[in-house]
Order: sequence, then C-alpha cells, then structure tokens
Amino acid sequence: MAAARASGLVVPRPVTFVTGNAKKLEEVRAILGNSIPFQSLKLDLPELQGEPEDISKEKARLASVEVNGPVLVEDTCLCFNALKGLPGPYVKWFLQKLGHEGLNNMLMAYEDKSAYALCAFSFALGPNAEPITFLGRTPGKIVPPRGPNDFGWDPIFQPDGYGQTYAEMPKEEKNKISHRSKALDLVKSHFADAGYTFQIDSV
Ligand SMILES: O=c1nc[nH]c2c1ncn2[C@H]1C[C@H](O)[C@@H](COP(=O)(O)OP(=O)(O)OP(=O)(O)O)O1
Ligand SMILES: [Mg+2]
Repeated sequence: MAAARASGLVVPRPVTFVTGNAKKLEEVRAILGNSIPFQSLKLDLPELQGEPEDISKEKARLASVEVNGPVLVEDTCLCFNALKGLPGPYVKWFLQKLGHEGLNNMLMAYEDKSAYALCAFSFALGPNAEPITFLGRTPGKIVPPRGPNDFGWDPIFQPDGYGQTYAEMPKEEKNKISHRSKALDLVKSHFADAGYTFQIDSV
C-alpha cells in the first residue's frame, strides 16, 4: 500500500535566514542542525508596530524582496503578564534604554513577575508569496540578572520549572526548551509536510 507522501515542491533557490542579530543566528544554527539547510544574511530590517505575528510576517515580506527568494525571519518578544504583554515586541528598545535593572523596575509595583518569551518565525517562499507564521512560547518569570550577559534579556528570564535563568543554563539546555526551539519545531514539521526541495544557487 502506498504511504501518504506530501507532494514535494522544488524551489530553485536556497532558504535565507535574515537577521541583524548574530546570537539569534547562532541559536538557529544549533537548533536546526542539518534538518533545514539554510544560508544567512545580516540585515537589520525595519519593523512594523503591532501584534507579534503581523510584525514577523511583514519582516518576511521585506526580507523576501531583498533576497528575491525563500526567506525565514523571526521576531522575538518578552511579555510581562502584569503589563498585559508589554514590552513584547518593543523589548529591544526597552532593554537598550533601561537595561536589565530598568526592566526589573518596571515590575516593581506588581506582585506578579510572570512573563513569557515568544518567538514568531515567518517563512515566505518568495516576494509574491504570503508568509506563514510559527509561534513558540516559553513561560517564566522576571528576576534580577543572573549569569553571563551575552544575549539580550537572557539573564533576567527564568523559565518555569527551572532554577536557572536562560543565561545560566547551558546553551543546549536553553535550546531544548526555548521559545525559539518550540517555534522551530513547527517550522521543521511544516517543511517536512510540504516536502520542499531547495536548490542551491548555481553560479
Ligand atoms: O532568546 C533570546 N534571549 C534573550 N534576548 C533575546 C532572545 N531573542 C531575542 N532577544 C533580544 C534581542 C532584541 O533585543 C530583542 C528582540 O528583538 P528582535 O527585533 O526580535 O531582534 P533583533 O532586532 O536583535 O534581530 P532581528 O534583526 O532578527 O530583528 O530581544
Ligand atoms: Mg529586530
């Protein structure tokens, strides 16, 4: 009996992961391994204001025009429950201006320190294709900074069920439970179901 097989779509270009953030790229490489071959492009894309999913989709549209081929992008949010999800997609600017201490202080007036990290990956097959979005979410709480300060708000985010902050955890541990790895699991499933074949650029 024939097994159900996805009709494989052959795409004449490789997938490009577009980000201006070297640390994100490092994690995406570690999480994907050889499961989805991709190349990367360092580009700081302009970002819309609004819901994480819409920001991510718009990044994919802009990236696919730049690359003129299939692209993967992501937008990451850090959402405080006491602040109804803020700073959310704007955490980059809050972190830049206020630092870890300022982010802690924003919750000083609230007993509820719970938060979640959210990753919205978007994949577009090309400039004329509608992007598809994959969300990954890890719940936790905001704590005074602990651990190495080499990636964003990692030192102040302690995932639920763990005694360590993201920054204190070994990388492999973070990559097993992170918002990013959960979203990438969905990306991988989608690629497997669609049966894409991406051809590398010929010179
Ligand atoms: O796992 C993470 N652990 C700690 N911090 C993180 C993580 N992932 C993103 N971040 C930081 C980077 C930036 O300050 C903000 C997200 O903003 P976001 O626009 O998605 O990132 P970005 O502008 O650095 O790179 P991109 O060019 O892909 O938009 O949170
Ligand atoms: Mg950004």
